[in-house]
Amino acid sequence: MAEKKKAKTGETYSHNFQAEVAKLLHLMVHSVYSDRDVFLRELISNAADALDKLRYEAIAKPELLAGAPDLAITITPDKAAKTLTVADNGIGMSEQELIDNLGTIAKSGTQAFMEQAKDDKDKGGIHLIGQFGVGFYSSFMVAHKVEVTSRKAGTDEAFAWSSDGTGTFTVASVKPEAAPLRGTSIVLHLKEDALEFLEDWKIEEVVRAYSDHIAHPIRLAAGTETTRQINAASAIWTRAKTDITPDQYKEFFGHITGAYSDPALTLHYKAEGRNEYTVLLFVPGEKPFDLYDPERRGRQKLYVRRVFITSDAELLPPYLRFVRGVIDSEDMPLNISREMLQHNPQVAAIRKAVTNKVLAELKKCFETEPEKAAKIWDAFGPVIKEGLYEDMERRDQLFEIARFNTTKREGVTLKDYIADLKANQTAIYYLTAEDAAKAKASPQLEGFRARGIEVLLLTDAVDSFWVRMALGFDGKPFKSVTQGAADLDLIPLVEEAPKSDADEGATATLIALIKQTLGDQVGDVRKSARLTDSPVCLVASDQGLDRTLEKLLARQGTTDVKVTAPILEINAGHALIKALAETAKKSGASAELGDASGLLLDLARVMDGERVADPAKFAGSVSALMQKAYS
Ligand SMILES: Nc1ncnc2c1ncn2[C@@H]1O[C@H](COP(=O)(O)OP(=O)(O)OP(=O)(O)O)[C@@H](O)[C@H]1O
Repeated sequence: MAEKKKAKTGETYSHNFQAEVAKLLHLMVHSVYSDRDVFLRELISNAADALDKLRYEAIAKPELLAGAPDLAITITPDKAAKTLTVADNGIGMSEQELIDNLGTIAKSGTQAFMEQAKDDKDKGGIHLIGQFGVGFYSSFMVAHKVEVTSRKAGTDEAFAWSSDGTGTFTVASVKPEAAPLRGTSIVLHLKEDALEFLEDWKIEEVVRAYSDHIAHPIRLAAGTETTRQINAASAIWTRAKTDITPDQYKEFFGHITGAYSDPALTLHYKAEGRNEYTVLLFVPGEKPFDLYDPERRGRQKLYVRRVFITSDAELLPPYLRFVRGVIDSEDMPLNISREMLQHNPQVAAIRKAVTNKVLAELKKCFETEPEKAAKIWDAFGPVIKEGLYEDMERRDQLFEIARFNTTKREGVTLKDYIADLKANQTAIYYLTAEDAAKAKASPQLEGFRARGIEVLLLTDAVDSFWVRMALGFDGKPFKSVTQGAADLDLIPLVEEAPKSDADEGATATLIALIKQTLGDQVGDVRKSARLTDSPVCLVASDQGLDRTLEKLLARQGTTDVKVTAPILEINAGHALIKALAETAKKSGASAELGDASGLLLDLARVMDGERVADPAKFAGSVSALMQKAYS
């Protein structure tokens, strides 16, 4: 927890960095990354955020702007002192905020960042810095000491934070005359190998590359009196599409997401009519680290007439949370409070229209650019599929986008699937499993393969949920191949199978005996229509849950899920089953058949990737059998 001490004028308190922050700083201080320019982008980005926050607060309290209504970021290199200062006259930080924000409260994701940075030595993890929100600490890549002086807007107290990036930092109260009128000034005492950041050309190069679009002026101090603006300072989304180069879009995308890659899709348009607003949204080309972090859901920024309002307006549904960017409304009131946004009908109308637009753009891209589509689906498919149960209204739209791997092909749509239905096939068959290899090896698929029936292989956790709720597609219900009766008799085999010479009576006797032996370990024992090669398999009953979902919920500790006993299906045409059936017919119940029944059940479990019920007993039975075979 942050320490609650208050420094009086002239007093200095020392604080320990939180352990996670200290580790992160260690990484920064000892970094050998070549691409250190990013620190400046991060500091400018923080400064711009501070200006945005002030502008928003000043709508209700214009007096906050008193004395310096002109909002700007100023960069001052000082070659003699070997310092680089980045200052803003934004919202500023109180003493407690300095302590919390710059030292004692690690951002969610800090741990994840360090783990990934460790595993990602080649890229140095550097491209992750912005994404993980560890921006400020990147100063220590170039500085051996950092001093932050800040005065919160509307207060007359100012405080100075200082650290060399090892275990501790200090916070002291400073005399108002030694502090900026408002906002934050960050002084970096540069390391000897980072002195190039004192050169005007270097600073301009970095600003042009990463921060040109920042909507506030960025000024470079030349000498003590003069400054000159070094960025375009116009909100990129307000410019005509034809005036924006792909590099400029990429730079803005980098600012919004922290990524250094190209966006996969860029949507830039102006909506006119009842609501007027501009949209600049991106679908990233890579999966961000926090895609599944529930705290970081919607991340689209809402502006009203160029004034930043909030990132929490949920402008898109959670299943499109990977789409990042800006929506700038022309007609919403500027003084709308963040709380009011939730029930604002204009926000609801924008959400609806923009969601449809994003889905339409995805659909268009998926139809015309298969390679890009595969990449996007690979990164975000599991998230988009959440929409299949969260957004029933758009389920059909989502089904048009969704891509599936099947027993026959990769990346097919449901429309493709329907086009390949076999004669008399009335359902869309699927198999849920933990991964593709396990799915493909499932014995339950044999009868479907023998009939040339394509089966969707659903291997994302989310699949088990939507597939139960979706009613079907194009009038065909979804049906699990591991659940219920297989109903395959009406669908012809690809190759005519030799007529079964299984003794019906003997099989029935065997089934009755196995059922008796296994008792309530199984829900039923029956002859299988879905097996052709394997002797046995397990399936779920029609009423219960799919077996994969059942296992998934049990693993998650969902307590109200009752794991139901599975149904054991046997392949009457398999040599092993035929031999057992003969034995059953001749000698009825015997210890040998009892053992075999247990082994058959264990065999089916193993094929499903499960553990056997009693490993010692299983091992005993198998070795007894082997002994018999080899002696
Ligand atoms: N110039 C500044 N003015 C006011 N507050 C600042 C400034 N720089 C940093 N802060 C505060 O310190 C916090 C931590 O900054 P840091 O760069 O480490 O992460 P961040 O910018 O919040 O991360 P993210 O990129 O995820 O938003 C910021 O959220 C902000 O509250």
